[in-house]
Amino acid sequence: MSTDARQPGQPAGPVGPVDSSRIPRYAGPATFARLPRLDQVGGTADVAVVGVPFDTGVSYRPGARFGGNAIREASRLLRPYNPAQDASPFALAQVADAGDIAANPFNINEAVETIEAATDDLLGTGARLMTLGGDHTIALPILRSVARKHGPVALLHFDAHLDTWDTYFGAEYTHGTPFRRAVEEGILDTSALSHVGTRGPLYGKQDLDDDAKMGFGIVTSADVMRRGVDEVADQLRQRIGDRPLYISIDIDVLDPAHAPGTGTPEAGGLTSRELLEILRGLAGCHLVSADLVEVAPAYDHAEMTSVAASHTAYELTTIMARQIAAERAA
Ligand SMILES: N=C(N)NCCCC(=O)O
Ligand SMILES: [Zn+2]
Ligand SMILES: [Zn+2]
Repeated sequence: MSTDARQPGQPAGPVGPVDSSRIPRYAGPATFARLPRLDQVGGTADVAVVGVPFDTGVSYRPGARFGGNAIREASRLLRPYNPAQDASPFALAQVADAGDIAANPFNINEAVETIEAATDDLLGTGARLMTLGGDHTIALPILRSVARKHGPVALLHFDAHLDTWDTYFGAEYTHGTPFRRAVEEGILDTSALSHVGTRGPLYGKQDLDDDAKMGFGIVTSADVMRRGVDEVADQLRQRIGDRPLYISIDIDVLDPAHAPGTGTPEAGGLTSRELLEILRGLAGCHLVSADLVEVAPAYDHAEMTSVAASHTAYELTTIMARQIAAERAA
């Protein structure tokens, strides 16, 4: 039996979310934004939302393996029209939930290979990826795969942390090291690398020197407060230009008051309003894929972290869907 969600006679075009005026939004199994599963739209989509339940790379509190599903649950309340970007993303492009990439929790090297191979498969279908959950380790295999397709990409990294450290306990693949590995591997365009929301204590001043040598610019959390979201977004847009762009968002970029459900919280972070506004200011950039990591629901309260994460992923999918529609029209 076909599992295609399109009814016979239904016009071609994207299959959207379940209609919440007919089926209450709290009914049924959760997919991101109540979108169809990938297998319900014939196995290909313009944007594939995919969970990566892996948190073996963490240096402090575990639990980000549950982030993807928590975000899916919190995303039931998203609605189809995004007024901030004046767009109905799920009508402009086929967005579908591709389920989870299952990776070995007992072997980080094998997990990194598995994530890379699964990302290759999904990107090979022509989809852009919006990955949910997991710890920040997962950005490395995803970036490898993205760079195989697009060449070295510009990176916007929203995070309290630099994540350009070298090793932890001798391990190269951890959630504090993905971007140093990526620079070493030549998969990032080092003329367009920025951290946003950086703050908190470091191991030493050398951390900043090393990071700058790799090519990163830093917009600290305090810079966002002082300069404001529009100026920051303008500056980032100029730095990125029309390069293929990857956005990696660690939810701990938000203040713990906005996102307590995370593994390595740091005081003095962005508000969810600031994060969403900066992202909206990046519309028009050539966003090829994105991740949203480090949501650890066990430390969350009232779903505040996963609600913030679901809205963040919604803005990112809206940027991608608008661009896909514009490319199609061109
Ligand atoms: N990527 C995240 N969330 N954290 C990295 C923190 C690394 C450390 O424990 O120093
Ligand atoms: Zn972080
Ligand atoms: Zn991080």
